[in-house]
Amino acid sequence: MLELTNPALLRTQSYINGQWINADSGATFEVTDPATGKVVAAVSDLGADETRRAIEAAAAAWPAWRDTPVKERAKILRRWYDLVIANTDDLARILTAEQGKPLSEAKTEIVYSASYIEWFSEEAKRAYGDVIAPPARDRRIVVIKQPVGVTCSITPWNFPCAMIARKMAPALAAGCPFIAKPAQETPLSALALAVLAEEAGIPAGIFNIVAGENAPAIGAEMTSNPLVRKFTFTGSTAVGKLLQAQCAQTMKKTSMELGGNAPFIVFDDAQLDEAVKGAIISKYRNAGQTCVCANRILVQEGVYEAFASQFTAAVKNLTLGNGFDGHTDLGPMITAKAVNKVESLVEDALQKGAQALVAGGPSSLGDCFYAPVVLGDVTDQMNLFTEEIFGPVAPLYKFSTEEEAVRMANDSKFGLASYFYSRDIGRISRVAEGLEYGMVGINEGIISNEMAPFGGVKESGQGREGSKYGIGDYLEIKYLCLGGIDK
Ligand SMILES: NC(=O)c1ccc[n+]([C@@H]2O[C@H](COP(=O)([O-])OP(=O)(O)OC[C@H]3O[C@@H](n4cnc5c(N)ncnc54)[C@H](O)[C@@H]3O)[C@@H](O)[C@H]2O)c1
Ligand SMILES: O=C[C@H](O)CS(=O)(=O)O
Repeated sequence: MLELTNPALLRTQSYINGQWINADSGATFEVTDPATGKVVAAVSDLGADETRRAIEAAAAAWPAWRDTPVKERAKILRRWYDLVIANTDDLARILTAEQGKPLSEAKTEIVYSASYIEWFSEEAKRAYGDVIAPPARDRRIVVIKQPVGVTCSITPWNFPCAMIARKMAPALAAGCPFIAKPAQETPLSALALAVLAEEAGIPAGIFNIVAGENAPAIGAEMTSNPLVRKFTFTGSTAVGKLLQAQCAQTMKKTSMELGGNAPFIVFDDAQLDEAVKGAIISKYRNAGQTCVCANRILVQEGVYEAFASQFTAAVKNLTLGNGFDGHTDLGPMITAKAVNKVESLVEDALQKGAQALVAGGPSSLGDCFYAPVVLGDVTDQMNLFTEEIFGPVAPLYKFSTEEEAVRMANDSKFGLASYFYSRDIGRISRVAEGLEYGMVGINEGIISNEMAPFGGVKESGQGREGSKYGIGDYLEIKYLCLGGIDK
């Protein structure tokens, strides 16, 4: 049994309309610890009917929340932030138990999640409108912003707390009721957030969690129900496209945070030790299971050998293990299926001529463990050049010129995060402007924070989360034309 200071945080029922409920069918599904394969909890397995009731409850609760003064909404969100921070250790333990990441990374995720609640508790008061210069003597133009309405979200397992927080915080701040379906692999973190939402005083029906294994059935209800005005998704590009199409039937407002294929470019004028540090953290955070991980490490030929030597030495020092073990740098991957997918990409690269600089691979620690791999002499003919690896595998590519690096970096259908290391101001300006990505880390390998606009271009999605831009996805712009002013 998971040891918690506040055991009330570990919930197995879903939270709808201020009530903790079982599935209509009484069915449950198991949440397992990827490090040990042991069952952490048996969670109520809700479906489309319960989802519809959650949407109806949210719609009924919406007017009161919409009409709640923004300062009151802000205070409630701030209380929620304080409660999340106060329960960081327990929330991190729940997260590591269901997702596997090292406890230190889980604590960082909890604080990162809370930062979005804090940020949007403040942004709630800044949904400004406009007064526009009159086009004629007899009229005035006013623009106001209003909450878009009932919002549904579906999120992935790799950041089970942060991906929901990045959506529900702006939604509630804007005055929208929110229904979330967490990933079936990691529902416990979302349910724990609901415990604290209830304690913070978020009204019944305004924040709802629907946990269930039948994602397509829950998603079909969310994307088709006409009461839902906004749908926000974080996950793979393939599923994002499917859900976006489903939303089109009722013209829902959508936000899509999808897959990535981040280039990490090291120019010959880079500070090499800084570039190595940045590449390690960008590549191996969450065992390489983040949408912004370095997916292709492009190194200019003049520093390739030096970088490869320092980078592989650092990788060999990484410790693979159970996330609860304080010495662990890399926890398990989420499933054995994920391990097999990564292994197939490595095998393809080796068959096509890549060299294993750090062998790594499947580990005797367990079915979900994969020791870090570094591949040299990788080319764009190998599958891992175009596919999102989503695992602890670092492919090194050699390039000659700045133009070649930018061309290689942009040769992808994705456009989420990108990184490069250079100390030359002219190069920094040219490359930053030339990269076709929503986010560019310059001499930095970790760039996500609540104050910056997170999001991508091309098939990495639409919309931005966090920053002063984030609340806009949950607001509608209304134009008021005041006539008869001259009478
Ligand atoms: N851009 C971002 O901010 C971001 C953040 C995290 C993860 N991701 C991406 O997510 C992917 C990894 O996460 P994943 O494997 O959980 O992705 P996934 O798309 O398989 O699943 C994401 C969510 O969608 C649900 N889902 C799956 N099929 C569905 C369907 N037919 N109808 C409704 N819901 C469905 C899942 O249950 C889960 O909750 C990677 O591609 C990663 O890049 C992107
Ligand atoms: O995996 C996707 C997350 O958005 C990564 S981050 O924690 O926001 O950088």
